[in-house]
Amino acid sequence: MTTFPFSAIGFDLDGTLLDTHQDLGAAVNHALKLGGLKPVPVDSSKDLIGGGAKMMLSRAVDDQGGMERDDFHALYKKMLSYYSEHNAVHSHPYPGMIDTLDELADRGVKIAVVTNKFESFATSILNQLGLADRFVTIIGGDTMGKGNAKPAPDPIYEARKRCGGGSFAFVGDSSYDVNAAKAAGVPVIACAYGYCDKPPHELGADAVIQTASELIPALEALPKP
Ligand SMILES: O=C(O)COP(=O)(O)O
Ligand SMILES: [Mg+2]
Repeated sequence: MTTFPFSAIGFDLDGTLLDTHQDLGAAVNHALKLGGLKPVPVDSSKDLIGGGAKMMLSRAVDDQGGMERDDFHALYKKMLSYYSEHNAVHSHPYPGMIDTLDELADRGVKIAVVTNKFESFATSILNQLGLADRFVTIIGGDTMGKGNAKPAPDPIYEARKRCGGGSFAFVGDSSYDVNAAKAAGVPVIACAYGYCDKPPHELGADAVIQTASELIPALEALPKP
């Protein structure tokens, strides 16, 4: 019997568990180049991430004046195809994250991924990094059907259900995460080290952490569920 206040924790992927921006940025730049557009500086690709792959590319294309719908769709397909082959080249867990996941496992806490990436990409990356087996489930932006990605609460409800119910908290880096968790009625921790689309303290999370090693104390300090 665990004394930990939560029986399961849901994790966002990009900007929370893993630093994926270099691989995502390379995929966007591959598509932009094919479309005759300028590349995005790798660091700025962090500002495009959060709402899934299509939004990431459309933000980059719109910044350069936009393009016809069919042309955009063709580039989007090419970006996905590139990313499917190059999604774990530079991507890696944030410092302290593996130790944190180990400690949660030692305490008997179940963990799940809830990302706006396609489920297949998330599973592929986590498999390549040898991490997939740690998670009870990996829920992607497409898992719950159209219109049911974060900030909708459905993927969080589903993650909690697949973890066997019980007390659940969520960890993420963007307003998609915080709003989904709030809509699902679960406490949420924001990661200031991620790709926050607002200043971290303005996301509306119950707590903000600066590094992954602060996560467990932050979860323990939340009001009792
Ligand atoms: O791929 C994205 O844009 C977002 O992915 P995330 O939900 O894991 O942050
Ligand atoms: Mg994220």
